[in-house]
Amino acid sequence: MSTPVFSVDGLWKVFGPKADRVPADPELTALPAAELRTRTGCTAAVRDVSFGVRKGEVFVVMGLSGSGKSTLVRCLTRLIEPTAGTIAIDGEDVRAMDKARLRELRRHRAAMVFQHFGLLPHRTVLDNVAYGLEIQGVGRAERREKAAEVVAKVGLTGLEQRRPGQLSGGQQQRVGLARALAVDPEVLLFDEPFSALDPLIRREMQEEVVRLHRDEGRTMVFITHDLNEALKLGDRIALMRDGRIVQLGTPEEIVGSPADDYVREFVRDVPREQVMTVRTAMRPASAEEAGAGPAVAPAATVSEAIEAVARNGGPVRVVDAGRCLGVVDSEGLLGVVAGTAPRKEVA
Ligand SMILES: Nc1ncnc2c1ncn2[C@@H]1O[C@H](COP(=O)(O)OP(=O)(O)OP(=O)(O)O)[C@@H](O)[C@H]1O
Repeated sequence: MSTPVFSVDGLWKVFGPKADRVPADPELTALPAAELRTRTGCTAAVRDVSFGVRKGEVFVVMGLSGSGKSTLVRCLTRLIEPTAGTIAIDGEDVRAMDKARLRELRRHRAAMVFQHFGLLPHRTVLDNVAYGLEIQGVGRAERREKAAEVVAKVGLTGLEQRRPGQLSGGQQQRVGLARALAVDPEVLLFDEPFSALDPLIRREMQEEVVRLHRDEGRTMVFITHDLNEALKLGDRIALMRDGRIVQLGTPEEIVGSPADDYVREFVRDVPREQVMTVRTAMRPASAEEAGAGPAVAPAATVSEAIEAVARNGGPVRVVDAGRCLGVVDSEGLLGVVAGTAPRKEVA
């Protein structure tokens, strides 16, 4: 597998007096959060976290309020200084970067889209979008041309001359997104960008992110406390609790094989048929079944397969590149919906 874009190893962020001593002292690291606070006055917002963000994936950091999501993602570009551990972007040590290199990292390589847009109120939409390019010293004509292109990409055509105050929340968020995209960063970091939006606009923005990702394949790190958003957007999800990653996996892994009771409780109400794929419901095909008949792809959801089985009135093949991997029938599909153990994977 290719080198991760971001590699994080043994990362700690401790707030408070003499924070450095906490990660280095096994007695302190073993303390629960409340006791650590009483004993040392310190909060360990991120505790010994390791992961890699793969090129082209949407990596979601999810957890309840206070679990450490924002601190973790801010540490990636040292908007917050880590206390211990290593962070690399494309193999380059982020903690060793000087000020100029860091500025370049934040402006060009890993741009952040914030919840509160951070738009300049007296500037037009176009100038707000061009702002990042302006700081980079790109000439006026070139930055206006690039800004116009990105404005169109996020669906704001016709609103170029408005000021932020004349836009809806969703439109303002699109401007924030366009501004981050204009500098063409290798990675886009999203800090709960949609949590202030009403549900319909929020869904629209989520679809926008999915579309942008599909069209461009840009690497994205997305913070959210909303499980449905995480499941919808994430190729992989890091689920955080008290500063630690309690499980890192695909939506299907997290919903289908929760790592512990906390995760199990977290995903309890998820409609499994919309997340689990037919691989978990499959059984081996008999020679007769394997030969012909309607088929679904291995990435099809259980929900899609239920439709196919209902239409066919019997088992449906799971076919990948012309090869029959197995079949799904109503019994197997119902087992997944009911949450009984998935069948052992075949092939
Ligand atoms: N500057 C700070 N000083 C002291 N403690 C802090 C500071 N910033 C964050 N914390 C603490 O670190 C922990 C993690 O906070 P963080 O903001 O990263 O969580 P979060 O998961 O992003 O929460 P939310 O979803 O509410 O934004 C919390 O206990 C918080 O109180």
